[in-house]
Amino acid sequence: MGDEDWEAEINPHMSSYVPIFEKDRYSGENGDNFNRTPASSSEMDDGPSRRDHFMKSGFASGRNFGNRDAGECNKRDNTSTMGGFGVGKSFGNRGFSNSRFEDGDSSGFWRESSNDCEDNPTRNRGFSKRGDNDLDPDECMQRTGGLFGSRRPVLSGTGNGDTSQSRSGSGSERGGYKGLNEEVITGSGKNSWKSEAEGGESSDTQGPKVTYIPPPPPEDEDSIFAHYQTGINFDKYDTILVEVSGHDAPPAILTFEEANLCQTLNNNIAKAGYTKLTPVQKYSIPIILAGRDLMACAQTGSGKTAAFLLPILAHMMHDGITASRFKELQEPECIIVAPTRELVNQIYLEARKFSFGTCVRAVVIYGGTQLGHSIRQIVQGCNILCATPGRLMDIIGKEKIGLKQIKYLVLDEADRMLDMGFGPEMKKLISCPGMPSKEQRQTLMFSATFPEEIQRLAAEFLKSNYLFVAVGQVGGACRDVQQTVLQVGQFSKREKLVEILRNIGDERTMVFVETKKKADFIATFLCQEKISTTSIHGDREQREREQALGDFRFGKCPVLVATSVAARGLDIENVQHVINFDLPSTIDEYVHRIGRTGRCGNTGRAISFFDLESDNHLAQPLVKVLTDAQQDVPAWLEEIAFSTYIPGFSGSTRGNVFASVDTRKGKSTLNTAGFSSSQAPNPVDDESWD
Ligand SMILES: Nc1ncnc2c1ncn2[C@@H]1O[C@H](COP(=O)(O)OP(=O)(O)OP(=O)(O)O)[C@@H](O)[C@H]1O
Repeated sequence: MGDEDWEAEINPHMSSYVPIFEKDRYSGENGDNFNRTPASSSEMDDGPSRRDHFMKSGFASGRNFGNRDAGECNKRDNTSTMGGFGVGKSFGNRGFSNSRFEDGDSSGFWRESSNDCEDNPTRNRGFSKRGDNDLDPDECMQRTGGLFGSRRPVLSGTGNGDTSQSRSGSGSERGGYKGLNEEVITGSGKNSWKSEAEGGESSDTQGPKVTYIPPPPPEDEDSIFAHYQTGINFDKYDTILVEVSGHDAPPAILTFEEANLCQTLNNNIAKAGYTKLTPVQKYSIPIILAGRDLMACAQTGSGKTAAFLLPILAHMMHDGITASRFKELQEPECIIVAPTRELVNQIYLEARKFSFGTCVRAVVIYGGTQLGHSIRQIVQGCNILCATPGRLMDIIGKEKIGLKQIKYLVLDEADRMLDMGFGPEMKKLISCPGMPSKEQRQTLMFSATFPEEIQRLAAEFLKSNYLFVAVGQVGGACRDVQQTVLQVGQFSKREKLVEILRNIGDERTMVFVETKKKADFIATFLCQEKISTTSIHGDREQREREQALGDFRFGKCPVLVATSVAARGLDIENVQHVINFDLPSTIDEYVHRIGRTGRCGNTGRAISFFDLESDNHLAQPLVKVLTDAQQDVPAWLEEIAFSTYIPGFSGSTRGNVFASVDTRKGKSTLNTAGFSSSQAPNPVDDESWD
């Protein structure tokens, strides 16, 4: 196996992922049982009924791409409760169908949590806690070295030791690293992209060949330009303060006309329903048009994708780009990298929309799909390549992509990519043979959060005179999201969740949990409660992930239980509620998660369960985020915030928790986790990304 096994997510362990609910583990000492029927082989069989379901659910027709009027299908179908759920191998077809969670099973379930993390001292110190709970052997391996220097072992010295170490051990044996988000890395990362790529996708992979070919998105113009309406608060964006730092920043533009884009682009903008620029677009578009490098930070759902796509396309059009044709080696002008498959797909759809009617061809490639399919997409022509880091490096290694013509490199959710350990891959990318130096290309980084430390490191990718645009409070939550924090202990969470979901009715809701297993568990539980639910997380096959997203997007399952894999970037119409069943380990992640609602001027609600046993470290940054977003802060939370000692947190709870400035200004501020940068744990160290 090559040093990096980007496809290992779908190795035998992963592709046949079945939530393992060993009776022993889930039988509480107090006698609570967690009865489950072991999955029989027939249950696991991807039989005709399942395939039928795919077809019926519109998956095969590609409906899961693009937007549709939510009103069409935003009905919770209680009669087919298991409908969207049973399709996933992880659920109904794999051992869950006959199982029933008995009364009192919660302690059985939660016992797992406590075994895995509650004793974890790091958690109480406020360090990143994720991963302790979701200890897939693969996840317990560390990516070593890398851009950010040494990483603490995920589990060393934490928790009760037993579980972690044994699992960690098995991870070592397999030499795999899994987690973070979606891509899988093995070995130490030394030039690994190359050897993996040379080794091929499956030739040196022990698992089955990845055969999944995502359905093509609909080609008709209506689907390409389908969009949802901006919300009542869209105009309020104008009042958001914007800070640009760096030298000689070009002035902001106020209208699309001022951008002087070509007619085709203007037509596409109009067809997309854009009439007014959002603040990040007002500032970023002229900066990018002027050829400057940019690090931009703007609130979730405020149009960052168009902020980089439009000026890049404008440049391409202006430069008279030639239509790319079939060639074994394609040399795109632009590469856009993002951390998750779903996000990269979404960016691709936006690129396809804005390049409609031009000769610019956008292509998307991501892990969990057949490598041959990615190659076939590329060789047909490629000007803009949207890719996840792993698949990108594979394709480069296979010499299907040459980098000589790259003029634009975009890192979306850049902080996350670096923070989650893709720094080495990004470094390899920029030092790949043929890749123009940073002086010769334009590099753009976007995110809603940019902790100081990451800012500093990210700057290695940019020219020294890059501009930094901060729209509103960097790392701040979108004010259009009404945030509520409830004190809910582990044992009461499920009951509370059901109560809230019943009150919510048919409104589209994302429920975030901390671990993959819990995502399966909660989704199953909700289905049994007759709340039509699906789930998305990194142990689900890509096909299932896309199915889940489609079922959620089109209202078949109005509840989506997700790990942080869905926290960033996903732009789904009409998500009215986000529920943090488990709070994430960092406040950044919280901001991204709740940003799945309240997008583009629409309003949304976020409810978070705050567990006094495990979430106290978030109290301070949470108070800060709530205050900045002009939300009510519960007195109890403020009290915890004041009384909780966090090393390095010297200010009041209303102090400067965020790196709210361009780090080149030299201010030493606290990062978004509420730690001083030097003390801040890298969330990757401890977390299981999804
Ligand atoms: N100027 C505009 N007018 C109308 N709609 C817009 C405009 N700009 C963006 N949108 C729409 O707003 C939605 C959110 O945009 P986008 O996904 O780019 O946000 P984002 O800032 O990248 O969010 P996140 O931080 O969550 O990734 C999309 O549906 C997009 O099409």
